[in-house]
Amino acid sequence: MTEKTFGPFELQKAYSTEPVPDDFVLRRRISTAMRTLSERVIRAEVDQATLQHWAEQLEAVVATVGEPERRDSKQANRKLFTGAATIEDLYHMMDFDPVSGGANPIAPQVTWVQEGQEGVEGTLRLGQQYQGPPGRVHGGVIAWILDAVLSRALHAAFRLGVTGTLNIRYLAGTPIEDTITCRARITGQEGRKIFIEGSIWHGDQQTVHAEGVWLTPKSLG
Ligand SMILES: CCCCCCCCCCCCCC(=O)SCCNC(=O)CCNC(=O)[C@H](O)C(C)(C)COP(=O)(O)OP(=O)(O)OC[C@H]1O[C@@H](n2cnc3c(N)ncnc32)[C@H](O)[C@@H]1OP(=O)(O)O
Repeated sequence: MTEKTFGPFELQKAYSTEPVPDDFVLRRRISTAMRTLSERVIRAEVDQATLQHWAEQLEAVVATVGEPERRDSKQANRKLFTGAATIEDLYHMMDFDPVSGGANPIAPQVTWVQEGQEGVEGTLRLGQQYQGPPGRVHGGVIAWILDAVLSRALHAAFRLGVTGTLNIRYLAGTPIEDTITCRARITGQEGRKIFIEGSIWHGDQQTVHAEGVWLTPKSLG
C-alpha cells in the first residue's frame, strides 16, 4: 500500500490531526524533559556535589548524542509543494519550529485555540528561564513569540512570506508562570506586502501590541 501524501494546503490539518509518527513521539518526550529541566534547574537550590553530579550526567548524554549533521529541511519542503510529502515530512517541517514545535527543546509550547483566515489565538505559559525583569517575561522573548504568532496568522490564511518589519509596543509587564494569550490577524495587503497585527493578553489586560509587514517572495508575488 502506498503511504498517504500531502500538499501545501493540507499541511496544517494533517499536522494537527494525523497520528504522531513514532519517532516524533519520542523526540517530543525528550524535548519535554529538556524544557522541564531548563525551568527546574534554575529554581533548584542544591549543594555543590549535586550540581557536579547533574553536570556529569548531562555531559554524558551530550557525548552520547555526538555531533550529528545538520538536518536538510529543504527536502521535505520541496516534496510538500509537489504534493508528495509524507506525514514524517510534515513533522520534519513543523515539529522543530522554535515556537510551538513539540520536538524542539527550546520552543515555548503554544496551545492553539483558533486558527483560520480571520486570525489565530493561542495560550501559553512561560517559565523562569524566559524571565527579564523579576516576575516578567523578557522583552526579546516576547518579540520572538510574536514574530511566530503573526507568521502563524499568515500561514493560517494560506499565504507565505518573511518578516520584513516587526514593531512592538510593551504596554505593561507580561507575567511569567501564568497563562497568557496571543492573538494575530492580517489587517491589509499592498502588492507583496502583507500587514499583520498581534497582541498579548494577561486575562483582560493587554500587555503587548505588535504590528508588522511580511513580504511574499518575489517568485510567488
Ligand atoms: C504552507 C505553509 C508552509 C509553512 C512553512 C513553515 C516555515 C515557518 C517559517 C516561520 C518564519 C517566521 C518568520 C521569520 O522568522 S522570517 C525570517 C526573518 N526575516 C528575514 O530574514 C527577512 C530578511 N529580509 C529579506 O529577505 C528582504 O529584505 C525582504 C524579502 C524582506 C524584502 O526584500 P525584497 O527584495 O523582496 O523587497 P523590495 O526591495 O523588492 O521591496 C518590496 C516592497 O517591500 C517594501 N519593503 C522592503 N523591505 C521591507 C521591510 N524589511 N519591511 C517593510 N517593508 C519592506 C519596500 O519598500 C517595497 O515597498 P513598495 O515600495 O513596493 O511600496
